[in-house]
Amino acid sequence: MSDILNKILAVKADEVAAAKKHRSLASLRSEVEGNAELRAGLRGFEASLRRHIAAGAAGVIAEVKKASPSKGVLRADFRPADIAASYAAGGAACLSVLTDVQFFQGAVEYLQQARGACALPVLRKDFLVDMYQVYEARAMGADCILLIVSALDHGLMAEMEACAHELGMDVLVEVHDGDELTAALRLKTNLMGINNRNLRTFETSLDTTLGLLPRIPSERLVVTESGIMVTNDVQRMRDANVNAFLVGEAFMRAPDPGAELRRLFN
Ligand SMILES: O=P(O)(O)OC[C@@H](O)[C@@H](O)c1c[nH]c2ccccc12
Repeated sequence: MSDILNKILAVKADEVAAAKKHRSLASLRSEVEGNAELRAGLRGFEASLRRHIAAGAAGVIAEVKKASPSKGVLRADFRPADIAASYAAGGAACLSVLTDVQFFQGAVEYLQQARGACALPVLRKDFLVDMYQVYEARAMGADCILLIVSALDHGLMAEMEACAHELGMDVLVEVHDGDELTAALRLKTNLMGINNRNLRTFETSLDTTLGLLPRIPSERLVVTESGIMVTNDVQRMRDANVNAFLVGEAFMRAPDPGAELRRLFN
C-alpha cells in the first residue's frame, strides 16, 4: 500500500474533494458543455499523431514536465510557453503537459501557457480518478486525457472515456502489463499507451512495449511511453513498427528541447 502510485491516488482523491467544495460538478459541467467557443477550439490529438505518421515521420508527443518523483527537478529554467514553441518548431505532433502539482511540480497554468504558445493539441497529463477531472481537463483546454488502467476500475474508466469523447476529447489509455492491456482493449479508444515505466517501482524497460505489442490489433495506435533517451531507443521501436512516442526527460534535460526532438527523431 505504500507504493508511490497509491500515495499519488490518495492525494488526488483529496484534491478532487476540495475542488468540488470550491466549485460543484454541475457548475463545471455546464460551463464546459455550454461553451461553443471552447468546443470549436479543439485541435484533434489522435488526428495530429496519425497525420505525422502517415507522412512517414514519428508521431511525437512532447512532454512539458518540470520534475518527477523518481528523478527530481529535470529543468530548472522552466518556461512552458517557450518549451511549447520550441517543440512545435522541432516537429512535435502533440504536447503532453503535467498538471499535477505535488509530485511533478506541474500546474493547470502551464498547460494553458503551453497550449497558447503553439497550435499543437495537448494532453492533460495527470492522475484522473474522478469524472470531475474530465470536465476540468476540457475546461482548461485539454484536447486529450490520460486514463491509467492501474488507477481505475473498469466501470469508471469506461464512463470517463465516454464523457471525454462526448466533450470532443481523445483518450490515451495507459497500460503496463498484460492484464491491464486486456482491460484497455475493452475501451473504444484507439490510443494505446504502453508505459515502459512501472509507476509503482519506477523500473523502466523498453521490452515492456515490445512484449505487449503482438496483442494489439492494427487499428489501434500504440504510443510507447517513458524511457526513450537515445536514437537507438527510437530505432528499436520503429523497427518494431511503433511510430508514436511520448517523451519527456530526454527533451527536458536538453538546452533546446525542440532541437533535441529533431535530433532524436531526425
Ligand atoms: O520522461 P520520460 O521517461 O520520457 O517519460 C515521459 C512520460 O511517459 C512519463 O512522464 C509518464 C508516463 N505515464 C505517466 C503517468 C503519470 C505521470 C507521468 C507519466
